[in-house]
Amino acid sequence: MSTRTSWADLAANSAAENTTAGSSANNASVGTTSAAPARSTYVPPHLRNRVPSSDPPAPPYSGPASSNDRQGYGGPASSNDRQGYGGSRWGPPRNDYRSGYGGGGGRTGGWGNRSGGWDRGREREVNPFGDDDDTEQAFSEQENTGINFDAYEDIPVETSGENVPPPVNTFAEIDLGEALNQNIHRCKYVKPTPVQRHAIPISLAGRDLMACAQTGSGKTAAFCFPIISGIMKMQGQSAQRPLRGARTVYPLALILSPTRELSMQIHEEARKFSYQTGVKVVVAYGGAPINQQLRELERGVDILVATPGRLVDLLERARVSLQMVKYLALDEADRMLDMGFEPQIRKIVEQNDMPLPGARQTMLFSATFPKEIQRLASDFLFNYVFLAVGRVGSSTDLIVQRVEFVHESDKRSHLMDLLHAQRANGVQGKQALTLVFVETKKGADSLEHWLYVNGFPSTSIHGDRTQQEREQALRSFRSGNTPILVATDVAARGLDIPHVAHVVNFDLPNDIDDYVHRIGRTGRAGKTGLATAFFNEGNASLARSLADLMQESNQEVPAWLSRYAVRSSYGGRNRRSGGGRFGGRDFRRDSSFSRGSSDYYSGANSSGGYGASGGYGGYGSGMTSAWD
Ligand SMILES: Nc1ncnc2c1ncn2[C@@H]1O[C@H](COP(=O)(O)OP(=O)(O)OP(=O)(O)O)[C@@H](O)[C@H]1O
Repeated sequence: MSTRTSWADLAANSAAENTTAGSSANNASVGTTSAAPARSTYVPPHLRNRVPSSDPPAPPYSGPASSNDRQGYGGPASSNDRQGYGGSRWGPPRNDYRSGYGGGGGRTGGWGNRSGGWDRGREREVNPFGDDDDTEQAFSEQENTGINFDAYEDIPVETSGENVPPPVNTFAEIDLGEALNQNIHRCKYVKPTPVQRHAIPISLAGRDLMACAQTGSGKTAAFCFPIISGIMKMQGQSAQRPLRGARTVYPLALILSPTRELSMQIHEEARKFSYQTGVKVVVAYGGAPINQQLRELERGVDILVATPGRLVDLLERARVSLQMVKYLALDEADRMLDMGFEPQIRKIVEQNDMPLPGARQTMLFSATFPKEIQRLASDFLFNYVFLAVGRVGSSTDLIVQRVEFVHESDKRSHLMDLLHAQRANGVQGKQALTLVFVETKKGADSLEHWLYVNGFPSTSIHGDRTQQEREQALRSFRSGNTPILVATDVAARGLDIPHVAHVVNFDLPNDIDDYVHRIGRTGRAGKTGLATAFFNEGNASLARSLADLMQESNQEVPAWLSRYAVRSSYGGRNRRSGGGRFGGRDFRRDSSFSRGSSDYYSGANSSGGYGASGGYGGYGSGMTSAWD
């Protein structure tokens, strides 16, 4: 985006560009797994071509409530019209408020309760896209039809490692298997995004991978496709899963992510990608009743998506064994290996029965990868390829970043001004979805309340809310019923909410990587977005890294911020050395890294203009471990 207009215009443009809300947003909603009727007994992949099981059918599934009761956009925003938006704790009770986890949906179809082998069950698998009766129609309602691939044309890519498999240009060039190809088609993924072009062949070749690619660029599919395809290929093989205890399950793949909501989202995505492939995906995360997750696991699992805390619990109860894991993926890997999560990850990966690096395939993905974390992460990897997919070419940056100097005491009225102007520019009377990040849980509650009493329908998500409230808040935001979401960093990473037009950093984070992830909630999958940050003296330590990041992305850096940046450059630890890189570079190529083999990693390839230096120099503090 080359011309700068007012932020309100930008938000309105972005909203207009993103406006296909309604049913598609609803379809993509987090945590709305539809209830399914009783399923036939799970048959693991290696037994699926054998005689049908004669075990009794599993008990009926009582999953979360169906999404049928969701409301669309609640109508024009007006202070008198709060009820239309609902979702706020401060307003009257919503009529779509879920009654908990036990609510059954009205969906028909599913795995069926007829006896028979896997394939018969598979034919009756619940369609994760919606209406079982009209699969193509349901698939066609998804997003992704308008991805702007031109935005990715000049993206700089760098790989390093031994014998890096070459990238592909189309999905057709890769042998992912017929069923998976069909799902890719149904998802309307016409061609692979840059990270997919590179990462999928690397993973299909059996290589470990550390991949760094910008927010919203399709990393989820980049690790899901090779895993699903690999498990599909294993289905014909005869390897037996061991019988440790009748109730222990043996997933073939483990995908870990730092937050419950992100795990749910990955689960939803993976279910779509594995529809009718025979690959079973299960999710386990904290804050939700474990018994239901145990029941789901007992029905069988090929891919387990989990948050670390809940997985440790399951391992300690001996309900999950990692002995058969062939694929380990860490999404938001730098977050997973920072000081908050690292002990849990080591426990899971190193102190249980998971196969060692080399015997399993490990994939680490994030938009940011500080060098210190890369060093730690290398413990988990074997002869890996490092892949850095830089941010979208400088002249086509998708997220317009603005930084405004706002004193602490003026923040609320400033936010109000932004929201009023945005409302005035709203598309078809609808307020663009706005995500407001604050530092503390208390701050989130109080800002949400203040917004509400001032006529702005809002909700919030943070660690002090119950899981049910968190999920409801996300649903309400995603659907547009509550177009403002006040959030702590619990919503900073990974969440893919299609119509977020504006991210406001009401409180800036202490760490520049957190800023990168936060603003990445907008401007996804080739769409444009706007990010506004309120900066004041309290954020001086971030000035340098923020100015560097904005400059790298061809954003206007205000003169006053540059002055702060100069002042804070001396001795600040939260800065990026070198500049010029979005995702970072392979730490193995630094002279300080030595493993006695100077040319081992010399096979680096780069395209699109990466220089020889750069990367994130500092790993800032400010990491918390409140997520599970
Ligand atoms: N090949 C493709 N064609 C079209 N859309 C795609 C393609 N791959 C992914 N997408 C869409 O792009 C959006 C962003 O993908 P995803 O959530 O995987 O991004 P991400 O890189 O993991 O982001 P983050 O760093 O924020 O976690 C999703 O809505 C996804 O469906």
